[in-house]
Amino acid sequence: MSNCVLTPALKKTAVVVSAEDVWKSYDDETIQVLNGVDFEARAGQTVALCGPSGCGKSTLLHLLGGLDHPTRGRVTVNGKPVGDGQGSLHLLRHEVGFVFQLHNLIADLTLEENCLIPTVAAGTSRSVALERLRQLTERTGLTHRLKHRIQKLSGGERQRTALCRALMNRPRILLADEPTGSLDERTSRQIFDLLLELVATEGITLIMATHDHGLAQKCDRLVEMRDGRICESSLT
Ligand SMILES: Nc1ncnc2c1ncn2[C@@H]1O[C@H](COP(=O)(O)OP(=O)(O)OP(=O)(O)O)[C@@H](O)[C@H]1O
Repeated sequence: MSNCVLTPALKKTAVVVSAEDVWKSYDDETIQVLNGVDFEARAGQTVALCGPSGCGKSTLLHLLGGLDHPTRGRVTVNGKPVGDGQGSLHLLRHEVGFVFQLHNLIADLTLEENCLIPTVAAGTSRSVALERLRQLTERTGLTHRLKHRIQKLSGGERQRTALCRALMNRPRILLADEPTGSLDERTSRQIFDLLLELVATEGITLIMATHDHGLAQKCDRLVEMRDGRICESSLT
């Protein structure tokens, strides 16, 4: 990685997620997407992944979160390799949260039901999960919407719901793929500021793909991708 200047404070903190010489292709290597990516993020850092459409940002996020596997190379979360096994699944359920551009919520279910889904998968008791949801909806201004179906919510409310859902299992890493990409500029800024506040309060590492350089500048680090490679990484 070029131009990556780490301050003493950042050097002290542990690497929580890394990709080592990661390659990814589809369709029997006819589509080559990632070409030897080396990347790491440290505890509590906020990292913006930028670069032109199709350069591989979402693909990299999916590999970091174990939603897909590299063709070659290694991804680790908290020093443990991300693979197919049960240990890996457990790690990802508890350590990683995702927020997607189009939120991926279930429209026919209520806000509460959507947010409880990951806690069921993680084996959290209902009372603990409901208390966590109460705290998160209070902080995101959604308390009055708990029993409402997603289809009744505005775009901004849906994105805030997606943020709550991603944080339900108290992940240490939050992967966000253009989390405010479908919103108007003002709502986008508001939700991004809320996201930054939540990750700072909980000491979460944020890795976010974005086309919005204004949002990227608010992160600790800006990583530029081009043609499936990282071409620059700098502190903002
Ligand atoms: N499952 C798949 N099968 C085949 N090709 C894929 C698959 N997933 C992604 N690609 C291709 O990989 C390339 C990189 O896609 P990716 O979504 O990672 O880019 P991106 O940088 O996130 O783009 P954008 O900014 O437009 O969201 C694209 O050419 C895309 O068509």
